[in-house]
Amino acid sequence: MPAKKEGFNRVLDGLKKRQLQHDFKLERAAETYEPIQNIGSGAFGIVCEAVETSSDYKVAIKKVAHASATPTLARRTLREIRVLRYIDHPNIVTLRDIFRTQGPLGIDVFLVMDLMQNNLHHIIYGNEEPLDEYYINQFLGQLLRGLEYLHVASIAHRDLKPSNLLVNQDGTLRIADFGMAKFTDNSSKKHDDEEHCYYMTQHVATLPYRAPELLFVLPEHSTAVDMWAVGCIFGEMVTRNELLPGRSVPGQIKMLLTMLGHPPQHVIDEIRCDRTRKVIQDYRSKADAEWDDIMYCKARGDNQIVRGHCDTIDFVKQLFQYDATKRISIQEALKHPYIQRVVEPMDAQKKCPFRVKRDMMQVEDLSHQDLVKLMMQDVRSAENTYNEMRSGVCFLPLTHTNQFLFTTDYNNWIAGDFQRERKYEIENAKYERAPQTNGFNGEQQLGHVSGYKWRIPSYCAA
Ligand SMILES: Nc1ncnc2c1ncn2[C@@H]1O[C@H](COP(=O)(O)OP(=O)(O)OP(=O)(O)O)[C@@H](O)[C@H]1O
Repeated sequence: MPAKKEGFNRVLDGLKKRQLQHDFKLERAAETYEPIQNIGSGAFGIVCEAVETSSDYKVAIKKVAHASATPTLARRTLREIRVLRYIDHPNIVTLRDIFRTQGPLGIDVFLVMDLMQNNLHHIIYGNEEPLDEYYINQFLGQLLRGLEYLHVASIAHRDLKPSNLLVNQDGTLRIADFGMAKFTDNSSKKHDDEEHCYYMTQHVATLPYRAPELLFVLPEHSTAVDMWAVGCIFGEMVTRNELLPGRSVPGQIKMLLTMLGHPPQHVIDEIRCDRTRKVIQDYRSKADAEWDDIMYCKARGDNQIVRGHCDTIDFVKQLFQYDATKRISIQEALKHPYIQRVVEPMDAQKKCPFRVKRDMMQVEDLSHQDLVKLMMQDVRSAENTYNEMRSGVCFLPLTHTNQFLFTTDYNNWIAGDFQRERKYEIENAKYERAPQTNGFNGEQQLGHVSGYKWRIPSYCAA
C-alpha cells in the first residue's frame, strides 16, 4: 500500500476511535464492557460492537442519546426496554443488560444486546447476485415466526425494514429496533397525532415499507401494518430492489397508486386528511397491480420465484391489501399454501409473557414527565438487578428442572436455563445451602437442581 494511503488510513482509524470513545462513555459500566467499533446508526440510536470483559463475550450496545429529552425519545426508549426485557425468542433480538449515564441533555440509555453479524439490507445488496430462493424462504419463515409471537400478544412492530432484521452467519434472523412497537388494542388519539407527525416528517427512511393506513392517515393501526411491510421485504428479497421506493409522503402515495391501483372507495372514505383524499381521488392510475411484473427480477432470468406460481402471487396479493381488515393476518400467512410449500413446518410456539403485554399497555397515553419517570424506573430496576445479584438481596426459588448450576472454582457459581440456553438470566448465582446434586466437576453441568433459592434478576423472575 502506498505510504500516503497508509498514513491516511491511520488518521481515519484514529478519528474513528476518538468518535467511539466520545459516543460510548460508559462510566461505571466501562468496568463491564469495552467498546470495539461503531457498527450502525439509525435516527435514534448509535450501535457499537463491544466485549463483556469478564467473559470475552461479544455484545452490541445501542445508545439512545438524551433519551429523556423529548416525549418521542422517552416513549421509544421505554417501548424498546419493555418489549425486549422479558422476551426470549429465537427470532427476536436478545436484550442482556440496560444501564444509563447522565448526558448533557438528559440521560443517555444503553441497551446491551447479543451481537448479530449483519442485517438483511446488507445481505440483499451485498452481492451482485440476487438472494437464493432457499435463503429468501428461510428469512421469510423466521420473520413470520418472530411476528407471530408478537402479533398473538397484539404487539405490532411498526418499523419493519431489512436493516431492522439482523442476520447471523448461520442464517438466524432476529427482529430488532422496537422503538415504534405498540400494543395495538389500546390506541390513543393524542398519541396517534404525535406519532403521525413523526411519521409524516422525520422518518422518511421507512417510507417504502409503510402501510396505507399510516400513509393515508386512517384511524386504525393494527398488527396489519407489519404484514404490509412483510410484503415489501419479501418483494425486496426477490427483486433486489425496493418494491415501492417513494422518497416523500406524496411521492409514496402516488407510488402506491401507480403500482397497485386505487384503494377501494370505503378506504378512501375513511381518510382523515382532506388533502390526501383529494390527491388519491384526482390521481389517474391503472386498475390492478401486475404482480408478475412487479416481482420480476431481470437477474434471475427464467428462474423466477413469483412468475407463474399461483400460490406465491396469491400470497403477495394478500399482503398488499389496501384494506387492513382484509389483509392476511400472521396466522393466515403461516397457513398459506405458499408458506406451507416453502417453509419447514414448525412446532407451536410458546406465548409471549403476559407481562410484556401489560407493560406495553402502560406506555401509551403517558405525559412526558411520566414517561421519563417510568423509563428511569425501568432502567434503574435493571441496574438494581445487577447490584442485587452482587449484593444478594433478591432471592427467588429455582424450581424448574431444566435449570442447572455449575461452577468454575466452587466459589463462583453460575446458574442457567438449559432449555432456553440463557445463562445470563440467572448469572452469578450463589447458593444458600449446598445443593444435593449429582456431584460436580469443574466447569461441567452439575445435574438438575430444584427447590433451592438463587439470585435471579428481578426482571426475569417468574
Ligand atoms: N444487536 C445488534 N447486533 C448487530 N447490529 C445491530 C444490533 N442492533 C442494531 N444493530 C445495527 O445498528 C443499526 C441501528 O440500530 P437500530 O435500528 O436499533 O437504531 P434506530 O436509531 O432505532 O434505527 P431507526 O432509524 O431504524 O429507527 C441497525 O440497522 C443494525 O444494523
